[in-house]
Amino acid sequence: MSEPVLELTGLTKTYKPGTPGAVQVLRGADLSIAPGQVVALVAPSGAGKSTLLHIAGLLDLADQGRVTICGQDMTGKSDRIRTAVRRRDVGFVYQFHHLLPEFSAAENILLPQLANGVGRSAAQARAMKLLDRVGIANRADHRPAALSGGEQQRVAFCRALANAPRLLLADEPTGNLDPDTSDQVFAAMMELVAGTGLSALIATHNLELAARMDRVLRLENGRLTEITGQQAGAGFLQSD
Ligand SMILES: Nc1ncnc2c1ncn2[C@@H]1O[C@H](COP(=O)(O)OP(=O)(O)OP(=O)(O)O)[C@@H](O)[C@H]1O
Repeated sequence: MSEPVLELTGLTKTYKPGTPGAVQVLRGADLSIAPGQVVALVAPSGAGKSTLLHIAGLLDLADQGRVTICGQDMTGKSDRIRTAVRRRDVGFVYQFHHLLPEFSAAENILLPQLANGVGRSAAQARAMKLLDRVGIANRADHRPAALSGGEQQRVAFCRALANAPRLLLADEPTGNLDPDTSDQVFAAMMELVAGTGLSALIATHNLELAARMDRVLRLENGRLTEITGQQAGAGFLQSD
């Protein structure tokens, strides 16, 4: 079997440890995501989805446990190495697009490539290709304020994939959108991911979208459990 793109082993995380306000969020969370898998992360509000994604994406540190990205154990690695691995291998999308307002859609996708040493014309070509794949090449010159919410999130997905990462982490990427737009943006995202071998971990409260991904993981009481088959169609829909 090919090497997992993301492996989390025994992650624990407590905020404000040793104080009366201590919050024990992760209590031994494990997961393994194979190349090309798109995995949904569902959980009750406040269960720790963002915490888990931040640790998986090397934006935060667990108290204990191991994060392995593309076979590289990140335990004890310097900030410099963590940043380099994050820039090379991981793309992020959040609930709010966080696009740079003074730059066009294409420029927002171009800039991370320039920062990674890609030449301008190759970066421009990739930006246009990505925008085309999500159906908004004709909005390339628009600034974020001149785009709809769904278009802004499509650009955010393109930006996350600008440097062809191995892993996409998304935190409620369609959470701000109405149901129809959410559906369309999800389809656009799947279009971007299809055939690229990219792996994704996508936190969502939208259980219908979750059921359309390859696997569904539920985070509860600080641990992850796999929800499969019939449960994915019915059980977890009822229990959330
Ligand atoms: N920096 C922090 N300091 C203290 N507590 C925190 C901090 N960050 C998060 N928490 C707490 O940890 C818990 C998990 O937070 P997290 O944001 O990871 O949950 P979530 O599942 O993403 O929530 P939601 O679905 O509502 O966005 C919450 O109870 C939250 O209040």
